[in-house]
Amino acid sequence: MRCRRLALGLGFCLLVGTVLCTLWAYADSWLPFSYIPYYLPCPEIFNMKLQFRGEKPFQPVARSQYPQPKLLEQRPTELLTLTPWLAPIVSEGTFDPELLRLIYQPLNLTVGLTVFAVGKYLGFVQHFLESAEQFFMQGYRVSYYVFTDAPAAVPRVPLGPGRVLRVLPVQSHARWEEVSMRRMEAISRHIAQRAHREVDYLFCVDVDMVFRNPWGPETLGDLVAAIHPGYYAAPRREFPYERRHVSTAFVADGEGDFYYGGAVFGGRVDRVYEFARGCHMAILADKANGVMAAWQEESHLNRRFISHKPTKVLSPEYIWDDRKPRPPDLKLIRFSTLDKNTQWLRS
Ligand SMILES: CC(=O)N[C@H]1[C@@H](OP(=O)(O)OP(=O)(O)OC[C@H]2O[C@@H](n3ccc(=O)[nH]c3=O)[C@H](O)[C@@H]2O)O[C@H](CO)[C@H](O)[C@@H]1O
Ligand SMILES: [Mn+2]
Repeated sequence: MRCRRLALGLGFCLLVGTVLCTLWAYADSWLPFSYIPYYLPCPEIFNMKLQFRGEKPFQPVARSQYPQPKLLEQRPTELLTLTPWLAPIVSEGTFDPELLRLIYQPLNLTVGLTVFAVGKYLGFVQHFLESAEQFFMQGYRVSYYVFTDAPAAVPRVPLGPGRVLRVLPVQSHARWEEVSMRRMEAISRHIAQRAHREVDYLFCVDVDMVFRNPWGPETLGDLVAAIHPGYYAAPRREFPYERRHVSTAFVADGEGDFYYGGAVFGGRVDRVYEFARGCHMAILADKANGVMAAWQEESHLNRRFISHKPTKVLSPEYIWDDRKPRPPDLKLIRFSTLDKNTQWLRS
């Protein structure tokens, strides 16, 4: 009798267990998103949960004709094309734009572009947007996010089909360094609150720049950095990393890959969120210690890219500086800093 009861009990437990497991597996596969938990005692942003949109299925390339890739052919560019951690370094000649178009256009992607235009920097917006309309992700859906302290003054530039402009109010700060550094906070907050639902990829760039040549799907990657035009030929001991131990952006001699520009970074929206949030946390830690890194958020960005390597690196074609002549190694300039009156802007 006891044996029978035990067997019945065991059988019942097994049945309930199987039903629960099946229910769990069913619910898991039907949940539309997953959550990343955060346990940090920081401002609200650290408790925000990010909803991930499901991965888009990869579509095979439609019937297409393009040159055969040749293992033994001469190098298409004198620049390095692959990092030691096997991330491609993108420059003219390393990719076939037509082939990339065939691969990426059917994916129906939306690409976001954030810029900050606080105070006098509002004056750059018109030229920036007009050039982006001409060259940035042509043929794709684009969301421009302009963060400004004067929303009503943002010029309404005519936009192509599938392209939208969203103006987001931000606070102004007396010091330009503060405006520049606060970008990491505003970007991560904006992704968590809104952008993760609106875009697949997001690039975050300076506004005092213009597009001069096409910037297309060759730039899309999980986490994307751009090599600073001032240091692409310099040995790493000369990189202007933060060298004081007291800062969380500290980089030791002998560390570092490339010196990346703070004016361009991006990637898949969830990866950009993680990245910007990490930089913001490091900036907050420095603030608590009364420290400002040598090149503000650029120092933190560089520190983080050493431990969180970019999966794609853009050559200085994508972050040039009008104050420098184009060197013969660079075949074209796609995005460049204007020759601006820095003293007046920051006064
Ligand atoms: C050549 C050089 O010196 N580069 C440094 C300088 O870049 P930049 O001289 O390019 O910095 P910047 O003056 O363009 O400021 C960065 C961006 O912040 C925004 N902004 C800044 C101030 C302001 O009052 N309003 C406003 O909207 C705007 O989008 C601007 O493009 O400073 C950065 C600090 O973050 C980095 O350290 C760069 O390495
Ligand atoms: Mn700039």
